[in-house]
Amino acid sequence: MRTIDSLDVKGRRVLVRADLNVPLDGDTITDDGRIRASVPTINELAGRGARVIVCAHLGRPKGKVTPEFSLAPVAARLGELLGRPVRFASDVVGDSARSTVEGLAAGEVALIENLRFEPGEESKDDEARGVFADRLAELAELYVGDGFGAVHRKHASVYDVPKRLPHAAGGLVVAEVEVLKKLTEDPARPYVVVLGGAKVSDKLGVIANLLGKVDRLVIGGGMAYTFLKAQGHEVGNSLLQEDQLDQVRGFIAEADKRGVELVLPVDVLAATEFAEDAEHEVVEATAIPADREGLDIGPKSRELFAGKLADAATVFWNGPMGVFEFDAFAGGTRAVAEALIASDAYTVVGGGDSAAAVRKLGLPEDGFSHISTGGGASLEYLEGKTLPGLAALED
Ligand SMILES: Nc1ncnc2c1ncn2[C@@H]1O[C@H](COP(=O)(O)OP(=O)(O)OP(=O)(O)O)[C@@H](O)[C@H]1O
Ligand SMILES: O=C(O)[C@H](O)COP(=O)(O)O
Repeated sequence: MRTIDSLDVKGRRVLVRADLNVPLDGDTITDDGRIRASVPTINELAGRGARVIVCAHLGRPKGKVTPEFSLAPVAARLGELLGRPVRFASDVVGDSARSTVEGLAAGEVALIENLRFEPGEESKDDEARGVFADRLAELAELYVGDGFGAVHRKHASVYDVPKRLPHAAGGLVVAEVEVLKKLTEDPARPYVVVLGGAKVSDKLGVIANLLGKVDRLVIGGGMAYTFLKAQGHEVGNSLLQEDQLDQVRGFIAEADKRGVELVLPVDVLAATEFAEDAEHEVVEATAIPADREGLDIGPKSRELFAGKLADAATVFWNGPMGVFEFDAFAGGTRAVAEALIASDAYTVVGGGDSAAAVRKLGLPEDGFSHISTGGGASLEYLEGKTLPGLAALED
């Protein structure tokens, strides 16, 4: 991949695709890790006299203008972190974006509104995506791909725009790929992957390929309940991907065949509702009452998971073990993070919320070998897949 060193950016309009998909509480950013990670590339380009146009997505507004997913709060925080003003365009490729870009002087930075307010961004139809990509590309003369967390998405801003403009990979993408490449080439064994979080449907998909690469797969968080159900247990109101139960039964059989150890929670914190102060109790993972939902792994599971990490030589962890945003359900995530910090293994944490959890729990970031900004992106990279956003940058 060409790096930004190879681009002559002085005085030119450079579109930077960043991943600024940060957790929000109302319009308060609860963790700005991904914004911080985007700062070096933007600052370098601005410092070299580029007219920098940053674009990114926030949440999943599905092609509709949704005020709660506006990037306006992110623009303010980005400006503070860059130490330079950020002009915010209130649309993506409309009048506001065009006039904001026209008004940019060399060394100035703009952020356009959430890419996913436009249906073309995520469209599965190549032509529809292409039409939107044309309009986005018209804003700029050069393209820099630096949103590592989104490189697994075949979206207009990630995949189609670099086909239309001279392009290069930003420093964040280069650094992330360098670390993850090591894990795909020759990971020290035992190699353990810990999966949790809430994007169950997306992340179940990566398991088939990971089974051929890892020695042990530890599953917690919202991911665990589809496995428990596939084993024939009731999971109450817990997060469940009903339409993937057969697929999961296949994974369980495949893991067994390949000798991959599959570790599931043995107990969970079962709550009456999805709330900070929900009444809850520890129950066996095989006996979740019908009117309860599992919001964290229980104490026996924490001990079990920590034990399964103790002898690992390489660990990749994506996805919190529970709803860590609520203090009462953060214990499982803390236990796994602490086990990683205590281990001598090469440890990589991936994902916006997983990294945010580490920081929220006050754990030392340097306790891990690497904290990646990519969750799904890192997992798909580790599967050995060609990621659309990286392939487009390599062309
Ligand atoms: N048992 C559970 N039930 C419901 N939600 C859960 C449960 N366990 C974890 N979560 C939620 O999962 C979310 C994070 O999941 P997600 O898959 O987005 O991880 P991530 O690390 O951010 O990865 P990515 O970067 O791909 O988004 C958190 O907001 C957390 O509250
Ligand atoms: O949070 C992430 O993993 C990235 O920002 C991609 O978001 P997405 O899963 O909604 O495409």
